[in-house]
Amino acid sequence: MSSSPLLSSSSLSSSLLSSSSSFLSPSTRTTSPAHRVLAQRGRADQSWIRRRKATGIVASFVPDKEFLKKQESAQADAMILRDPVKLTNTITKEEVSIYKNGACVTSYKTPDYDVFFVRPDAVLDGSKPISGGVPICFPQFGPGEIQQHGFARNMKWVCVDVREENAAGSRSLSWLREGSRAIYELVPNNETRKMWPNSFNCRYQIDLNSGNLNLELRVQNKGKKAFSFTGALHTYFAVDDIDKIAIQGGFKGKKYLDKTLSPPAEKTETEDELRISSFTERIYSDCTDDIRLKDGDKEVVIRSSQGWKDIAIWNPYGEEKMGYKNFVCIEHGVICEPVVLNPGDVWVSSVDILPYFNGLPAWMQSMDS
Ligand SMILES: O=P(O)(O)OC[C@H]1O[C@H](O)[C@H](O)[C@@H](O)[C@@H]1O
Repeated sequence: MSSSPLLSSSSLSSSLLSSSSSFLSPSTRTTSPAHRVLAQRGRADQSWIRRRKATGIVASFVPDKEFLKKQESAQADAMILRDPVKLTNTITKEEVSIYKNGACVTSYKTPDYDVFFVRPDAVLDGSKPISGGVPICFPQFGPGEIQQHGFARNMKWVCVDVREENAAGSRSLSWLREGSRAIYELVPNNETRKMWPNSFNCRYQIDLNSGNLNLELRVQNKGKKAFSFTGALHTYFAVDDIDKIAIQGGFKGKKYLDKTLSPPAEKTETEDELRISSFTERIYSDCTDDIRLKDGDKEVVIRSSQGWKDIAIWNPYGEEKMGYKNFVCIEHGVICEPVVLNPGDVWVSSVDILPYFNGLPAWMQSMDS
């Protein structure tokens, strides 16, 4: 993948083709239209899931009995997707949950604790964006011409591929690279066109590897005219006590917009380590260093490798109904300068989330128990 976050459409198509053929056995590929239709329905079949677990393959697919009965070719593994899709790593016991509403990753269990937080006032029934986990802000960050934070977090994305993790068993070093992957897509529909008349394709790839959750968001301009957008991964990190955390990450000397002031005012950060003791809403521009969220024995390293340029820090300090004491939003975004995409071009962003406990990958903590 080129270092620049913008890929030309030709190199994109080859990388898409190569990557999409590299996982999923044919029976569980959901690229065919029939499977895409199936992907909208979900029905857990416990016996099938038990059987699959017995083989060490823990999938996010369950068979659709009606579909199987109607099928001419008895595709034994005609699959449908649960919602939320769950990715698991049978070695590290980590688990990720992803809702098709907003392609929102609501949970990353390490497994002893959840790295992400879902607000107590969040709604998970699809009637509004999920206020927790990793809401995707696109094509607009914050308030503006269209709804707050754009429509992406408020749309039903389609899960177009899920790679089951490899069978458990191999204890060779290769299992450190074992993982699971889900890919969601969002394309224009009548609602998006009313708000934002551009032709686009959003592809969101969630990779759970050992001790590392990678979130890659690609935006391609599928139209005939250039368009610009802002956006972010509005990530809610769980903390034991907001008063006791520290956020490190090359902030000293960086300009930031303090949105708690009216009107918002630009300031220069004097500290390298941020602490939260009041309502906080800041947007740091040109902030691409690793971020370390330190919370007692726990630490999360958030590493942005391409695409994202700015960092938003938000905590509604004092808002009990939002559960302010137990989360901080550290949001990787393109906020201060919109991204301009010419026809066919692709913008790629990638962030790694690595949880640690007492200096070791957090999943190792549960190996003692
Ligand atoms: O998920 P919501 O209910 O939109 O809440 C999240 C939003 O709350 C307020 O509007 C803050 O100003 C935003 O910075 C924050 O992103």
